[in-house]
Amino acid sequence: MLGRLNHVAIAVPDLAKAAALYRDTLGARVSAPQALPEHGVTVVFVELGNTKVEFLEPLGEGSPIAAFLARNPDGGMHHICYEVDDIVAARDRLKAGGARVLGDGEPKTGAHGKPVLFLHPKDFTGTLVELEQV
Ligand SMILES: CC[C@H](C(=O)O)C(=O)SCCNC(=O)CCNC(=O)[C@H](O)C(C)(C)COP(=O)(O)OP(=O)(O)OC[C@H]1O[C@@H](n2cnc3c(N)ncnc32)[C@H](O)[C@@H]1OP(=O)(O)O
Ligand SMILES: [Co+2]
Repeated sequence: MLGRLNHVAIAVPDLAKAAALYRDTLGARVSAPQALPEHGVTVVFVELGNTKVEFLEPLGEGSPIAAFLARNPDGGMHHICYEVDDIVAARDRLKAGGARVLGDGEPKTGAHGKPVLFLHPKDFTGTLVELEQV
């Protein structure tokens, strides 16, 4: 079911500071910030040769990363995103196996304009998993 590692996401309290750290200290290629109101976050991507790092900052009321940042005020690894060929088939197979798909269970459009879904961290060794159809 799983394809490539699309990105590892890090939630941060200050997106500009994180972007500057990776750009200026680590010499990485860093994208412009992208606001995603539907997801309650603003994101920046660090482009690596074989994958990406996604920095997340809360956007608006009720951001899904607000509680995580309250528990981890300096930031921390928030989720891991794997590519799948068919997200609805993957969802149905996972649900049939008892995994919890977050939200209403329907794919939403993610930062790359592709359908995404999230799986509960308690069902995946304590790690929030995002699936992205490529
Ligand atoms: C899609 C756009 C973009 C992209 O890549 O294209 C993004 O990635 S946007 C990313 C932000 N969106 C989401 O994260 C959506 C899915 N997330 C959620 O629905 C919530 O964040 C949820 C349900 C995972 C956690 O909600 P909350 O923080 O309110 O915590 P709970 O009290 O419900 O947590 C229960 C339990 O799980 C532990 N937990 C929570 N978050 C994480 C995490 N990121 N990694 C590992 N574990 C996590 C939390 O500590 C609680 O554990 P407990 O032992 O019960 O204390
Ligand atoms: Co993500």
